[in-house]
Amino acid sequence: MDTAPNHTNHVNVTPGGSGAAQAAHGQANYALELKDLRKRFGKTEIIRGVNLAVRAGERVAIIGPNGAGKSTLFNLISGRFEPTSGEVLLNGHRINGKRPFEINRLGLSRSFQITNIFPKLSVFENLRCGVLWSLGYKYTFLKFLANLHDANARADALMKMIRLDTKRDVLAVNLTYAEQRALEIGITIAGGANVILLDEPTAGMNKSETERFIELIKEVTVGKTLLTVEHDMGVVFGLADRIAVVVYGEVLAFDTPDAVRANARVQEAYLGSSVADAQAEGH
Ligand SMILES: Nc1ncnc2c1ncn2[C@@H]1O[C@H](COP(=O)(O)OP(=O)(O)OP(=O)(O)O)[C@@H](O)[C@H]1O
Repeated sequence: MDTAPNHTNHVNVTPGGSGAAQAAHGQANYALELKDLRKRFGKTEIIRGVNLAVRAGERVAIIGPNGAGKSTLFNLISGRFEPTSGEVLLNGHRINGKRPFEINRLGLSRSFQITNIFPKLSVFENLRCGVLWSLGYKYTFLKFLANLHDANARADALMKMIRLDTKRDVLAVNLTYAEQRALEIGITIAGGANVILLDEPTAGMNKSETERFIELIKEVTVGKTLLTVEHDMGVVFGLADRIAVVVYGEVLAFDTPDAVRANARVQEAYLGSSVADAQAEGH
């Protein structure tokens, strides 16, 4: 559990608009907090009392063996699953029990790998959809028209950030895999959420694509809070300020990469061979 009483990181204004105000009042020390979070499927408790406090602006990687509960944690945070007990706080507000779209509008955005992408829409159109949807104008045509100009400008800016401006009118289906993943990140950040969840963002990429992509993720999430679920230790150590090691539904360690690497319990439970592999690959 993090014990840092305060931090100076900037909290972005979210579509919900509450982050900056809370920071100003000193109420929200953390962008995301999990408090004694538990999830049971039938008789089996899969998440077994997780406590985690993520500072605003921090990049956190969640690692752990297969079946440890990493995806379940993401599903609890993003509202896909409701916890059996415990709390999830976003910018100091309790969000468990809320639906995924409500949580999204409160400033948390999750990538679903490439499934957020509309394959038959262009890069620009995909990004504009992301901007408009997150603002809640999906079904309000007059508002849609009024805000189209702003949405176009925001989509253009996002396109440059993710380096797809030369592919503006290319249909998403015709992009390379790495470009589709970049577009996915663009859509994920389109609404200005200040907490971003990425599920194995570099999965399926080769080494040089992965290295470029880590840099891209760092750039586009500056000032935001980032949580990733990750198996690739090169990505973990290249991206994360802190690492949460989840083993059998519990957080075994939550610390800096160096401290996690040196943690004997983590070595024993999980990390030994993975770190050795990553070091052998030159990470
Ligand atoms: N909807 C569900 N119903 C029942 N059991 C589930 C459900 N979702 C996950 N589980 C179980 O919870 C456990 C943790 O699964 P989870 O997918 O969260 O692990 P993970 O750490 O993300 O694994 P991996 O690294 O393999 O993706 C597994 O035993 C899984 O079978």
